[in-house]
Amino acid sequence: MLSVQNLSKKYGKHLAVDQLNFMLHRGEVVGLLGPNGAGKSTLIKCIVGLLRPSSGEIHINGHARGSRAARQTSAYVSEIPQLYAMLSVWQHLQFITSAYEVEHWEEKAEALLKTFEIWDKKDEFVKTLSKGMRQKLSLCCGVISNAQLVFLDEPMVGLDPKAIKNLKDLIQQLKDEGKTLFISTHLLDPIESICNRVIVLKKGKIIAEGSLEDLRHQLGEEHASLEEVFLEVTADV
Ligand SMILES: Nc1ncnc2c1ncn2[C@@H]1O[C@H](COP(=O)(O)OP(=O)(O)OP(=O)(O)O)[C@@H](O)[C@H]1O
Repeated sequence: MLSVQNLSKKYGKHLAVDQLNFMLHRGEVVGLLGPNGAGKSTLIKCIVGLLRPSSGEIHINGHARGSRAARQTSAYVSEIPQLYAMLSVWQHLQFITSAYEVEHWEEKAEALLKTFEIWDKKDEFVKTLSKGMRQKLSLCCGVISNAQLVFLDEPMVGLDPKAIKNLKDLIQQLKDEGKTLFISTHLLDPIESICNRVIVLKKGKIIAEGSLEDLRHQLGEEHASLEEVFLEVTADV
């Protein structure tokens, strides 16, 4: 579903993403982990076409990054909600479904807004929404697109505990539907049981990759939590 080959991204002289190679297979949920500044957002922005890589190749379902086909196949929920001040909550969903050519979306839109408890805000403009509500709308926009590959960059930031639980259920539902998800997050508990695999970045490089079982095995700690594995693989030696 996604192929990343020899991907590097420099900001001036700073190498934020350093020669990355990995694939995501159809139906996989993969967690992208790493300390602050590891390069997670840069990587995702390169994949979705918001940043131009310095070198390397990216293909989404066989289509070159940035192409119309690649864009139609993927949805991106950014770490800071990118919303339109002059559109209401409902108009956002109308706009996204029209861009992705999704038909009969209204029922799903209503269910999503109710799940995230912003149904009563459906006719409100973005400026009247709280930070968490904006994040919820941003997630609804990502999911309503029906894209096969969904990138979530720190999707849990700003959400209340119930919304985190609802998001976790939604991710599980998308996984059951066969969607592929790539989720950057610092909150490891909610994704521990859902992710098939994690990729751990540090200083722009992949320093660990595999299922939680694989990583536990590599560390010789059969009962370690994802958080314990993360702390151990990212520790400075
Ligand atoms: N626009 C930019 N210009 C220059 N350097 C940047 C820019 N954006 C990010 N960087 C640098 O690139 C590196 C990777 O940043 P990035 O935002 O991708 O990390 P991250 O893993 O998403 O971090 P966080 O977990 O804190 O969100 C950091 O060293 C950061 O300072």
